[in-house]
Amino acid sequence: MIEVKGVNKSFGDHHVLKEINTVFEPGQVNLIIGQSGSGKSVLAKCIVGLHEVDTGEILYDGRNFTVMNRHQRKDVRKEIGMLFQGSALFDSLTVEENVMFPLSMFTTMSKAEMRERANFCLERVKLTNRNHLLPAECSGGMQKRIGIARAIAMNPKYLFCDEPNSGLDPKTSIVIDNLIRELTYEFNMTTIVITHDMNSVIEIGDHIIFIYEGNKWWEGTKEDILRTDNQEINDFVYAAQFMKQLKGKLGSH
Ligand SMILES: Nc1ncnc2c1ncn2[C@@H]1O[C@H](COP(=O)(O)OP(=O)(O)OP(=O)(O)O)[C@@H](O)[C@H]1O
Repeated sequence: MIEVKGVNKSFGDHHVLKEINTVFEPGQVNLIIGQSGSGKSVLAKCIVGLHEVDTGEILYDGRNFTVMNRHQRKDVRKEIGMLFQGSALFDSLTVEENVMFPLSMFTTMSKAEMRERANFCLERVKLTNRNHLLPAECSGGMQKRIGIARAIAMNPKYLFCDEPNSGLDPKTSIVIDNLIRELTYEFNMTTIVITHDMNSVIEIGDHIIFIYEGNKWWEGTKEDILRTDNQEINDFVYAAQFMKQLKGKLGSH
């Protein structure tokens, strides 16, 4: 569980995050949504400690991350898997070496143990017999799956995904969304996904927070979001034409 308590963050006189409070539960896919520039990335960076909060607290299963020293934070970071936008794989390392990378950095595993764990993770994301390819030889969807395999290599308690569907076609996006959801449930991870993808919102959003001008404007489930009459969230959600049609269908039942 990750608790965000009264978080404020400014850059100069620009007050970007305004008193954000929320709880991200384990075994749930938690989505952070909102317009461009609303503060989603700044919030995610505050949660993982890439930005310091001005006021407020971030708690990882009751551990107050905000007051930890570098050493203590490093221990928490080992429990966090990250899937970056664009996958951020190392071009010169093979698929297998990319997945082994965090293990070589943060564990004392032997090479054979690392290889075994990497293969487990690659199988789990349904990527077999691709170990010796370079990222450039893999499709965008495959690269995301490698990124996910690398993110779960350390058996994380917390998983952060930044725009996991960026650059993917709708069908591949669904595959990646389903994978994130399956892994979240299987390993009981606290998963946080930043997304603009409305299909993800209605498919995998167990818990959604909508950030509007730095405020947590709305919070609910994928079912709630189709029924809310909050104006700002409707303007955001129904900018996607297919969502309007979906709401129309719900309304006619
Ligand atoms: N390091 C920084 N220094 C100063 N201002 C920043 C910094 N990082 C973000 N901001 C500002 O904070 C605001 C929120 O930015 P943020 O990146 O969180 O938006 P976002 O909701 O993630 O947008 P997008 O969907 O486009 O990625 C923006 O006005 C941005 O210019």
